[in-house]
Amino acid sequence: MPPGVLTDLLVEACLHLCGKKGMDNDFPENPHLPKGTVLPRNQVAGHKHEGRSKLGLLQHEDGTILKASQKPPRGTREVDFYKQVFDATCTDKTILQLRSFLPRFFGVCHLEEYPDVTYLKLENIVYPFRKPCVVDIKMGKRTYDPEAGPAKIAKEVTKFPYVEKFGFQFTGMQTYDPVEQKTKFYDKFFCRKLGEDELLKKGLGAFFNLQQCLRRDAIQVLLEKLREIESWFASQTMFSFYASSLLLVYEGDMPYNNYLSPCIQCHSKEDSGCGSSGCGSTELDQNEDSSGCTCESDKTDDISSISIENSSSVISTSLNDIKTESSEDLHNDAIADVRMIDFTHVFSQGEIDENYLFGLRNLIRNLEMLLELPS
Ligand SMILES: O=P(O)(O)O[C@@H]1[C@@H](OP(=O)(O)O)[C@H](OP(=O)(O)O)[C@H](O)[C@H](OP(=O)(O)O)[C@H]1OP(=O)(O)O
Ligand SMILES: Nc1ncnc2c1ncn2[C@@H]1O[C@H](COP(=O)(O)OP(=O)(O)O)[C@@H](O)[C@H]1O
Repeated sequence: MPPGVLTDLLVEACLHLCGKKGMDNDFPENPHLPKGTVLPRNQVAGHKHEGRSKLGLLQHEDGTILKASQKPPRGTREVDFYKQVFDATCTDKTILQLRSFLPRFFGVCHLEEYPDVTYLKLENIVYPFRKPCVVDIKMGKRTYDPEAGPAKIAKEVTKFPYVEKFGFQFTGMQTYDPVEQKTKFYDKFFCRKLGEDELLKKGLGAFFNLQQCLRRDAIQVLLEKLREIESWFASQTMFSFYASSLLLVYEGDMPYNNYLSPCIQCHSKEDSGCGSSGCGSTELDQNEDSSGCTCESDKTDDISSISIENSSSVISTSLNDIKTESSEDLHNDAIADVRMIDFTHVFSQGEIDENYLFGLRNLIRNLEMLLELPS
């Protein structure tokens, strides 16, 4: 197949998968961003795009996420990892299963404005959700890799003192309050300050709307998916993941009679045990900000401004996956999703990744504990 055809197919696939139709009318213009991109609406952590000197994540007008590859060796490690996992010639069961836990990978690309920068083109996990509640949870007791020097180790260790005990840490989140109809943002500074006894109620609890009406439905869906990931980790010895995250998303905007109604009842009862106000924390209120939603970009139909490297094996896999899916399916009744992201520190150590597994099991235990709280 000639490379040009492959490129068209890939773009077509991305548009199909990401429901470009639905995005055409609200794709805002911003002369400061690369053509055909906006700032992702729901990025809760990580490197944010601030221009040439600080590259981060962008959202392409076809809906996919473009992640700027960081400087080597971190960036190259992540690109190589995605290429390995999404290699269509791969028949390894461990890798095939892992693929389903990751955002789909559509190859790497370059933007006209930054031709020397490699971008990973990824499925946007948050896209199917109308009012996404999103949390980035960095996994592992130890978030520095085997090649880290003393300065990096010190930096990581002081960042979140309880990580050794919990095996996971929040790095940023946003929640949607269905009563106030507002999205609330919690930045990394808030997350790092969560004490040992606050993690369950102020961290996970705030995320799952414990104060008003615990989102048991979302927790149950996520638990199921997390147990699948756990069982993969329990047997695989191929990869060790340091400083990698789980991105948990659930729909904050549920149909009135399904979710909002009981929440409002609960909200108005002082003795309901659910609390009479929202998060009730000034700190949280201070974190409210609309910047995550201010997405501007050049409006353009010229998707040729993005050049996709020819990586046929990656593409054919994606196309196969897409065949069964229509863009309508993407804005369906998805309740929740979780994917593994951020692979800048993946190593092959030939052993069970106890570091990650410990955190994952503890996260699962904490979610189960949330479900056990009286409603
Ligand atoms: O790039 P920076 O300066 O924002 O630092 C990154 C950290 O941001 P911070 O400033 O601590 O909030 C960043 O921390 P968070 O993930 O935001 O907690 C990471 O530690 C990142 O290291 P790595 O990519 O995981 O190896 C850090 O990258 P390095 O300092 O290791 O390059
Ligand atoms: N595939 C994706 N879909 C949707 N959002 C994503 C995706 N990948 C990353 N993000 C958003 O970007 C943030 C940072 O991503 P990450 O890969 O950890 O970048 P970094 O290497 O800069 O830390 C995540 O917390 C999440 O909000």
